[in-house]
Amino acid sequence: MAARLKKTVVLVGMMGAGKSAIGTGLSKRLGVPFRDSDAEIELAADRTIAEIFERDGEAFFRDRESEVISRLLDGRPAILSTGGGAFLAERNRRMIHERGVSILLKADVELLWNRVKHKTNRPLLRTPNPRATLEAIYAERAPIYAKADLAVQARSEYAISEMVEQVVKALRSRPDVLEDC
Ligand SMILES: Nc1ncnc2c1ncn2[C@@H]1O[C@H](COP(=O)(O)OP(=O)(O)OP(=O)(O)O)[C@@H](O)[C@H]1O
Ligand SMILES: O=C(O)C1=C[C@@H](O)[C@@H](O)[C@H](O)C1
Ligand SMILES: [Mg+2]
Repeated sequence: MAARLKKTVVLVGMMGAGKSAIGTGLSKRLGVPFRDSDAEIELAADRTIAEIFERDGEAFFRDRESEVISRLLDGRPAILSTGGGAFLAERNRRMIHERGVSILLKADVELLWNRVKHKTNRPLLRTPNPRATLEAIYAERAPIYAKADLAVQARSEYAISEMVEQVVKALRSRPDVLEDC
């Protein structure tokens, strides 16, 4: 069924939860633009996130992240995939809640680890025991992610297209966000 998006949908959750992958599919499904805060930061800085963390530090990255999210929330309704740490800052949570709607992609540590273990582009996991680091970050962040307006559970057996449909279903529970037409 056709639907009209009235507010920007902000995907939040751990690295590897599928924010970028599901966000891309969701934007096609709803016929709205897709934005990714990590990608926008890299574009503006002309450097990778790993390079930004290395040269300028995490605090600098977090400031750029807030600026980018604010700018993207000003635009027409879209799908905005955020970096895994974006929802931790109160300032970001506030502007997302006021100007858009947040949806958490929940996934257990096993699934996340299977998705991120072969990649080296996540600076926070460049530690001697990245699996233990992922578990620690997960435990620390879970109560904060739980503040999202909506949530959908990711499972290894769900394809990206199935996850997209789950998200659409969750958004339909909010007529102020997604209107049938
Ligand atoms: N439902 C799914 N089925 C199969 N593969 C998936 C699914 N969701 C995500 N993936 C794959 O898992 C990997 C991690 O997903 P993705 O990059 O979208 O995570 P992310 O939440 O954006 O992470 P980050 O916070 O680090 O940007 C990608 O290779 C993606 O294609
Ligand atoms: O979980 C995090 O804090 C991060 C996740 C990535 O999306 C990037 O935003 C960066 O690597 C930090
Ligand atoms: Mg991503």
